[in-house]
Parts: sequence; C-alpha cells; structure tokens
Amino acid sequence: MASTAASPPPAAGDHPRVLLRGFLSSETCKELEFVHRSCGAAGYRPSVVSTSLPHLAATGCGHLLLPFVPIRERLRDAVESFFDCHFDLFIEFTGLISWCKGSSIGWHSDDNKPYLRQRAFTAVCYLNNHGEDYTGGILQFQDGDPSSIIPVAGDVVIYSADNRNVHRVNEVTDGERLTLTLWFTRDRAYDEDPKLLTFLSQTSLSCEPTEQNSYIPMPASDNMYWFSYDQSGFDIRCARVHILGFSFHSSSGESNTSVLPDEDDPIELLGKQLRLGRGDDVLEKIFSNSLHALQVVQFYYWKAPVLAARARREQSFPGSETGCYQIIHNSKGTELPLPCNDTLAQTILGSYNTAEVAFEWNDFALAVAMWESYSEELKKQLLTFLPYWLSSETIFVVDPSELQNQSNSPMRSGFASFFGDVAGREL
Ligand SMILES: O=C(O)CCC(=O)C(=O)O
Ligand SMILES: [Fe+2]
Repeated sequence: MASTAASPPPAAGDHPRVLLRGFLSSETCKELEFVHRSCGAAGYRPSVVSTSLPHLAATGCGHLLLPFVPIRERLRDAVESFFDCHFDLFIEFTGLISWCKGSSIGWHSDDNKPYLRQRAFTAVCYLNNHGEDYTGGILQFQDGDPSSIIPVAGDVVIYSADNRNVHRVNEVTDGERLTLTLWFTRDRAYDEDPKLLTFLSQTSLSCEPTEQNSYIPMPASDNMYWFSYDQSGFDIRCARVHILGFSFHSSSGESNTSVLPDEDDPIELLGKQLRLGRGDDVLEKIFSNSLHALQVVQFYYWKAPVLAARARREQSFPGSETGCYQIIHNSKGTELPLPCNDTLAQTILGSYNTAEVAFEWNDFALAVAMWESYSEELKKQLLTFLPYWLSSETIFVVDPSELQNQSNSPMRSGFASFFGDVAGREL
C-alpha cells in the first residue's frame, strides 16, 4: 500500500508509537463532530457516547460514512508505513467516541482481552481541544516516549496494541472529549468492511437519493439513547436538543391546550413525527422523528458561522417569518412531556460552546434546506460508490477516472455477486 508523503521512519524501539500533528483539518474535525452529535448512542463504557460505522449504517445514515472513507485510508497508510508492515492491514473498528465528564480508563493495552487479541495497531484522532472543550482526559503511557499526550484537534496518535504500549486516560473532569478511534488487524476475519457492506446494502439501496426518506435517520431502540450516570440519566437525543435551547413539540395541534396522544411511554414519541420549538416559538416544519430534528439542529450549529455571515451580507430575511417555514408563536402547550434530567444533561454535555452563535430562525430554516442538499449529495455518492465497494468487498476512495469509465463499471457484477452471496436476492 502507498506510503504517505511525509511518512515518519519505521518504528523502532520498545514502545512503537508516534504522534502525528495536524493530521486532520479543522473542517474534517467539525464534520465528524456533527455526525457524532447527531447520531451518537450510549457507549461501551460508562459515561461514554459512541457512533460506530455499523450503527450509522443500521440507522439509515449509511451516507454519513462517506466523510470517514478518505480518513480511514490515510490512517491505514500511515500505520502501515510507520510500522513498516509487509502485509495489508484490515480495519477492525472505526468509531467516534465522546468521553464525557466522569469517564476514564485505567492502565491497559488494547489487545488485553481474549476477544481483542486480533488488534494489532490503534489510531486515536483527537477532534477537539483539551483545555478549551474539556478538562482532564490526558492520554498517558507507562513507558517510553511520548509519555503523555495532551489532545489537540487534528492530531493523531498511533501505537501498537500490545503490551509494549500500556496506557490510560485520566478522568475527564468537565466537558466532552471527542475522538475518532480505529483499530487495525492482520486477520481478515475481523475486517469490518464486509459487515458494513451488508448493512449498507440492506438499508441504502431501496430508494432514490432525492427521496427525502432515503436519508432520514431511523432511531435505534430507545434504550440505546439512555445515558446513565450514577443513579440518574437522560435520553441523549433530548439532552442534545435541550442544551442548545430547543424543545420537541407534538406535530399535531397548534394551540396551547396541550392535547397529546395518550402514550404509555413518552419516550416513544421520539420515534414519531414532531416539531422543534425554542422559547415561545415553534417551527412549522414537521420532522420525521427526533433524530431527524436533532441532525438538523447539529447541522445548523456546524454551519452557523457561514449562515450568519451570509445573512449579514444579504440582509434578505427580515422579520420573524422564515423564507420557507412559518413560526408558530406562543405554542408552548404542545411541548412533549419527555423525562430528561436537564440539569444532569447540562453538566455532562453542556459545555459545548455555542455562545458566539446568536440564534436566528431564518438561518435555521436555511440550514434545513442546506441539510437536505448535503444529505442528498452524500446519498448520491454512496449509491455511486457502493457497487465498486461491493465488488471488491472493501470500502475505499474510488478513483474518479474509474467512475467515468462506464464500460468498466462493476455495477452489475458487484450487485449480482453481493446479492447472490449475502442478501440472497436475484437481480
Ligand atoms: O482516547 C484515547 O486517548 C485513548 C483511548 C483508549 O485507550 C482506548 O479506547 O482503548
Ligand atoms: Fe486503549
């Protein structure tokens, strides 16, 4: 496999590891942050939220895998080059992880359990900044250099997963520490790509990319969004919209007489159509479910600086009515009665700094439309690349010159062999 341009010398010494500074651009970090804050579910450790690629594919967000594809490839090249691998590596796991207040991990190596023995190398990319976005959360190695790593957005540390790199992460004392973590294996049986391709084919091929429902997220089971902390907890979807000042409202009824469907479990309403409110206002737009609304909210905050600059330039949206949606005023009565420990949510997730963003419904309505074109474009790309991925059973950056050469298109053979072998469908 090709080496990266400025590859470090092959790893020598007893503790093979390296810190690569500025590996990811700040825009890439922000896009991954958007994906994670929209799609993350309760993680594999206490006080951790995670977004694995299979989770994205299984919840109708397969198109959100696309930002990961070039990064995975560059990281694998960097690891192969640094560790001077004379064999191809497979990616065993790719996931976004937020280490929230109270999270930590004691001394360990990453292959230290019988079911983790396949792990050969680790790459941890830092997506936000120690000191600015959180406190605590320093990575420390027991022996060798560098001995401790203070996370800086865009940096990546790579190390062998065995006991030459025993390490720990000290407790996050405030804020949310965001990483993109990958594990690499030499054993093809643990390659995550075939599993991902199965999910992607099952969830992504059914409709045209321009149909909205082809990119609307589908929530996983409710318990996957429950973040427990000591004796209490909150629903991650509710918490993420609440700490940004939004509320979920019923999609029916615009008066303040609060007539809500008689549900046994109000959390179930998060899987149904709803509206977004803020203060005394509710946006007319109906979202398919809470994840759909949450994704648009996160998109707005990702793009807010651009939107604000554009609004200042154009000054074209005066008044309180948005270009495409009406605001329903004084509609507090339809707010969904969802159990969410807001104080706890604020403590755990609330230090996300949006102070510089002055909220504007007009910008928000524009973000709804921009999110639709962003999702539609990614979905189109996914449908273009998927046949190539299926025919090689790996997820890779497809060379644009390949795409133009229609006669070489693996479209038919890719789908045919995949569906023949895995999905058991006939073309
Ligand atoms: O996030 C880090 O800095 C390291 C995480 C870690 O040690 C692990 O996930 O095994
Ligand atoms: Fe680790």
